[in-house]
Amino acid sequence: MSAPPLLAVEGMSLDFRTRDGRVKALDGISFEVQRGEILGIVGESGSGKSVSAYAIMDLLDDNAELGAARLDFAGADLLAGDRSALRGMRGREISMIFQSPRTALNPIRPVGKQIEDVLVRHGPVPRRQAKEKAIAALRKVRIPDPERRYDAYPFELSGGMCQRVMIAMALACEPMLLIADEPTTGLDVTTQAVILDLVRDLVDHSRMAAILITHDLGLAGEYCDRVVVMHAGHVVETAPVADLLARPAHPYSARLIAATPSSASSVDGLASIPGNLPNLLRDDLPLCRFRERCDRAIARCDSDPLPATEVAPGHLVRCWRPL
Ligand SMILES: Nc1ncnc2c1ncn2[C@@H]1O[C@H](COP(=O)(O)OP(=O)(O)OP(=O)(O)O)[C@@H](O)[C@H]1O
Repeated sequence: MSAPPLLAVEGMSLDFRTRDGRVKALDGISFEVQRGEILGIVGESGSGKSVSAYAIMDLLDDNAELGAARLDFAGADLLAGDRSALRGMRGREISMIFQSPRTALNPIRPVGKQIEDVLVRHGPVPRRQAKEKAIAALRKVRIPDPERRYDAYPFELSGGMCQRVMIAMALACEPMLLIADEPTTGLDVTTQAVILDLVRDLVDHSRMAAILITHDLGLAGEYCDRVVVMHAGHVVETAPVADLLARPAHPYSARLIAATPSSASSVDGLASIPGNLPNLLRDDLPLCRFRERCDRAIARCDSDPLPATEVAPGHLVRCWRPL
């Protein structure tokens, strides 16, 4: 028997009510995060990666309508019970880091104090012990000379240092799950490697698991254990990363891989995948949202709900005609 997952998302759907109609941003997505792993979520811009994370964090805009068969975290049912208590639990146990760390940090407060604020807000840490813990958090993310950097303002630090401060803040309360949404966008390749090596190291040597949201399949290949491929609000494939890269089963995944010639490239603005994501405002969205871009489609794709087929252990694909 395998251990229960840390996070289980099952049949999650999300619509946004807008003036133009309903945006069907997620449609019955399912995935799990196991303890001790980094799960990659990859896909083009607009595929629903970020809103999936916001749904887990309960950070959706007011125009959102969320439904799910199951949303469990660390044994707690996030769909049932007291919403504010669950929010508190999520705030402590799930941390999220975003791109553009500079804009996420308060520009007029020293970074060390900002870490202290998080510690005092979420943990049972008295103010007088918070400084020591904040410096320890800076040291943990390998910021050189943390005692001095504690007093620095964000503008005095490089982008990479700011992202490390964000990670220090995210990790200060020792969350069980770190969600990193494009955490290295805009950083140079060396800094990117430092940040992601750090996340990998923390996952390998503490109780924390992570979700890495990225456009960059090369990056996912390097740092993730398993990958979820999203297309237009569907999870089309889930697999151990090496298996996905060697034997993609969904035609979309295969195109993503073919369009990612080296680990340095990203799937951002993919010119080589013909067609666009379908307009998620449409009322007559096809059963398979990749249908109009697919050269393997058969009549059944238009008539029958997509099956979920296990093509290898832990390797699932939602397609009537996988590769
Ligand atoms: N508040 C909102 N109101 C209406 N539509 C929204 C809202 N937030 C997100 N969406 C839509 O939901 C879909 C999924 O967006 P999401 O940001 O999750 O994509 P993504 O895969 O993370 O892309 P990116 O990599 O560009 O961030 C998009 O079509 C987006 O326009």
